[in-house]
Amino acid sequence: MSSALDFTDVVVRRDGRDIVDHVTWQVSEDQRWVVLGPNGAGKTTLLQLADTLMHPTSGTVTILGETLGRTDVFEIRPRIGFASTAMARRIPRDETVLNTVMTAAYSVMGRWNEDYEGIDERRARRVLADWKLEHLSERLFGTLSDGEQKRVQIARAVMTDPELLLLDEPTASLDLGSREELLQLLSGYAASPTTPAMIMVTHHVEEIPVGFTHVMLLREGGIVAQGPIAETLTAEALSEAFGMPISLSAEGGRYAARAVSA
Ligand SMILES: Nc1ncnc2c1ncn2[C@@H]1O[C@H](COP(=O)(O)OP(=O)(O)OP(=O)(O)O)[C@@H](O)[C@H]1O
Repeated sequence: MSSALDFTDVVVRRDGRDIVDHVTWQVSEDQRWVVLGPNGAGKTTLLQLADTLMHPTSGTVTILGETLGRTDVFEIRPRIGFASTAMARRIPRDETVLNTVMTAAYSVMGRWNEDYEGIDERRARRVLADWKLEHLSERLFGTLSDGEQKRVQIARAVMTDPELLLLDEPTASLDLGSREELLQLLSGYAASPTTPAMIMVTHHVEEIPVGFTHVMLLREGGIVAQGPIAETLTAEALSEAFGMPISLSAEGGRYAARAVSA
């Protein structure tokens, strides 16, 4: 199985501090990773490296076989899907859901005046159906609920058939029903053999979709633990990452954590 992502001794230094601290990490194309850690642990910075938006201060970042610094990032970027709140802010509020997803094929944020091939529209409608959005295809993006907007962001990110999919807190700020609905969709997507390597950042073990295979726990830019979820996600590792005693329970592939009272 070839590597989607290969980080070797990666450091990102800002203001004299290593916000990514000697990270060595490999993601193969059949793996679905969760990157977990407290605020400021460096999760988003790792995703920005993986999306070629940032170069490391030292170390080597290889994405889909191409090494940053030795390759044209504009060649790699179309091969990566990235859904985040920061990117969603750039989606025009008065764009229809269909166009928001369809325009991903052209890596532009608005419809402008291109002539779209029927094939793109057919693919966009299929992706909308996959993410339970077909009934909203003519609605304006700005009129959607948070949960619907998150699903549109992901649909847009998968529209281009990426070889690596990055999700920055896809279930943050969702109500219970919307969160559970999205987690189910993510589980279904993760289970398909045609799905690319996935990396999802979250703060909460409750937001790990069933079927995700690997976890990285981060604290202050450094790796506390990484590996297959079943053996790596432990109360000890969580306690170290979050800097407090935490108990962990697991049921049916889902996790729950809480602080241990003194
Ligand atoms: N350009 C920068 N200059 C200085 N510090 C930075 C810069 N970018 C990020 N940082 C710091 O690096 C640390 C890691 O930031 P990052 O956004 O990757 O964390 P995170 O784990 O995604 O946090 P959160 O969960 O709050 O989103 C934070 O302390 C942040 O303040």
